[in-house]
Amino acid sequence: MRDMKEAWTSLASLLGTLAFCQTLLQTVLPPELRFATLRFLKRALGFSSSYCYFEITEADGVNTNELYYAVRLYLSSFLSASCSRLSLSRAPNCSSTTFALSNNDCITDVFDGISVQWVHAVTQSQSQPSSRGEKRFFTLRFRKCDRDHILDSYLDYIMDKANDIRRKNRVRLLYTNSHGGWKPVPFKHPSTFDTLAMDPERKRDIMDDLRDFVAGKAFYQRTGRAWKRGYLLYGPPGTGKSSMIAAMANFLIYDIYDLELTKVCSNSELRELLMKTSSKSIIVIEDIDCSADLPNRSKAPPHPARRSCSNPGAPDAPSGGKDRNNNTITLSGLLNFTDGLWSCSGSERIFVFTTNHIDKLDPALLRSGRMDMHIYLSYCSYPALKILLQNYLGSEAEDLGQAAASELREVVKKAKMTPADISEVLIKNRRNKEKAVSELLEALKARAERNEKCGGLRDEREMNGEEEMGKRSKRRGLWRAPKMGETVTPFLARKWRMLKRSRQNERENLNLKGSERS
Ligand SMILES: Nc1ncnc2c1ncn2[C@@H]1O[C@H](COP(=O)(O)OP(=O)(O)OP(=O)(O)O)[C@@H](O)[C@H]1O
Ligand SMILES: [Mg+2]
Repeated sequence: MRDMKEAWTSLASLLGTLAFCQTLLQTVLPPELRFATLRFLKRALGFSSSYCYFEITEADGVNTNELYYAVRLYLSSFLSASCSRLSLSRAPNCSSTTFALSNNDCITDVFDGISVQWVHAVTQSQSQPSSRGEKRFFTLRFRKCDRDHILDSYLDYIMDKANDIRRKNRVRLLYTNSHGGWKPVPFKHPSTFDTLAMDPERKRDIMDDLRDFVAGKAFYQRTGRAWKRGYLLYGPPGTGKSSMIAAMANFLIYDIYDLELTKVCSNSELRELLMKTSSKSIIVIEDIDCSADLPNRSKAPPHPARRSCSNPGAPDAPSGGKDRNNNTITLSGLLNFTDGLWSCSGSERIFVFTTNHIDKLDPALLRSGRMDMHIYLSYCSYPALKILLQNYLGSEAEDLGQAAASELREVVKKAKMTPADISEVLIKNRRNKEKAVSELLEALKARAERNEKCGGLRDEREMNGEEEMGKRSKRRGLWRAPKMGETVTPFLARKWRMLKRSRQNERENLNLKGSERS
């Protein structure tokens, strides 16, 4: 207690002495001499100090200082854990709150073993009335011997980190093409690699591949390759191709450009669309086998239904991929889109094509180097089923009882049901685990039995990705209607209803246009 008292007394006398010296300086010395003396004292103290100081102000003249905002964001990433007094803010189009240092608070950071100190200050500014009369700045303090390393690497590191944080915080977008441009909507698909039902080993391979891609800037530069990667996802409907694209985007924190080829009129429009995409994005073409009739590079005249967008009466583009009038899309145009010189106009981009029928794709699309990874998404296996049980019932397969678990393991192999179909059964009964498992077993057994009866024929059809009802016609989105009395899986039935509705809408639109014209 007495020590405390003494400390306070010493502090009070020190402050008193300082105040006396300041008054003396102000009264004895004329203003010019006073400033010169202060400058001299500051410099003398600076020379004797082993530290150097850098000020990073909010505005650099009339321009805002990017480094100031980068530092603020960077510090906010670890501030919340170490400070008790912080200022909070949330920018427009931002999905999270940003912490910032309060006035005159300081924080220590360590970079490559070097300790640096940051202080944030807000002072009244006479010279900059435009910035609300305040001058905000960070002061960075570190040892003079570390000057080169900090100025060369630390500040670049902060800029990179801040960009990453900005990307993570902002609302991501899903773009679709319309009228030659991209229209964005917020992308909020909840699918992740955790929720994706597939073999864990293959899942790990894909995640590793994506990680390598993101970290591969130097590799792609060194080997002279464009920094992009292509994935071809194929397999029957309802096996998780679209879900995997969403999981990839969520994993990498990328935007998605969902390219609807049927809305693109020409190769040049395709190229323009590509140039309008940003880096760190996934460009998706779903159902590549049926999203457009692409004239083959070597032969195959284009489909008669596919005419020029700009001139519906014009003849089709000549075969051989030579798009003389440049008013249709050809396979060459698509290949240039993914592989040509234009495809490198941005960097860090992923192309994903999906198909139900890999056998219908032109070999040019499949050749090695074009699509770097071919990923087959198949019917639900036991490891995949375990993930679905965890997703929908919140329990491990083993928790459902040894008998049920081993029965599920046996029957799921023979049933060849898609994750989409299994999900439907589980969602329906998610409040009652026992019922969910017994219904699932029933459905799997019924399917396995039917498969056995159908034998080889069904196997063959399934290899081509054909389901009872879901046999697609050549054009995207056209499904064969179920025959009377035909069993239809809930997933396919829903898809059929959706397509029927969209076709009806299309017909109504056409009728409307026709009546307007007449
Ligand atoms: N592998 C999977 N893991 C988790 N859920 C899945 C999986 N596959 C399908 N599903 C579920 O089924 C639904 C449909 O799946 P999705 O749209 O990804 O299938 P798809 O393979 O893209 O089908 P299509 O070929 O018809 O486009 C999803 O909303 C998801 O809930
Ligand atoms: Mg899909």
